[in-house]
Amino acid sequence: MAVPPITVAIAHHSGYGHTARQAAAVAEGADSVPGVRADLRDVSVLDESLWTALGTAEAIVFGSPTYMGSTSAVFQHFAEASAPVWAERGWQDKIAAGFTNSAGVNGNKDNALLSMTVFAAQHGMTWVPLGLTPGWIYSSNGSPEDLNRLGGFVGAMAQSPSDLGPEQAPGTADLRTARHLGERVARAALRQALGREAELASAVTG
Ligand SMILES: Cc1cc2nc3c(=O)[nH]c(=O)nc-3n(C[C@H](O)[C@H](O)[C@H](O)COP(=O)(O)O)c2cc1C
Repeated sequence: MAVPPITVAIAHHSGYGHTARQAAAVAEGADSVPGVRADLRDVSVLDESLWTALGTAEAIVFGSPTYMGSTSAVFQHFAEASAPVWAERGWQDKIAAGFTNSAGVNGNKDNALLSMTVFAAQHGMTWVPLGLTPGWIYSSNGSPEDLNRLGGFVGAMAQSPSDLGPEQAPGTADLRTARHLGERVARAALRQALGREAELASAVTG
């Protein structure tokens, strides 16, 4: 069964470019799945083109730096600006996922990801978690190059030491983890689109 190419939108904010690198890795992962196109969107620009892109996407991956233990004010401004979409149930049943980057190894990244899950749930979206077991430190033979080295479950985590610019951080393990999330979301989005086609076809024939 064929479906038209579907889109995974990556709706993100990045103050200084580190989270933007993570977003690009998510996009690369989504683009690697045949039949799926990634659409990188900066949520600091709240224009018609953004809302149209998010409205037509099969999946939206939310991304924000962790600032003061939660999503950035710019991301939260975007979340609040989505209220008209919320009222129309415009994102109902879309696939959702999330990623965050911060300077601390912990830095309260989990809280930023959890606030994204609540945001997605408010919109009636279906959350796709990272789907990886924890890397590094979790076992005595772990390596900092392990996929999911920061051990997130809810979404993809990355760490950018505060003295490194975005050309140097986040590091390769965190970017590969972000890429994994993009690919996983793209596959889930494809399955959802195919399932909907099958459901429609069985309603017509049945
Ligand atoms: C206002 C502000 C608040 C921050 N709060 C946190 C925090 O709570 N936890 C943390 O680990 N890092 C924190 N940081 C560091 C950023 O998360 C880190 O520099 C990150 O790489 C920035 O990503 P960006 O370049 O995409 O903006 C904060 C930075 C700023 C500017």
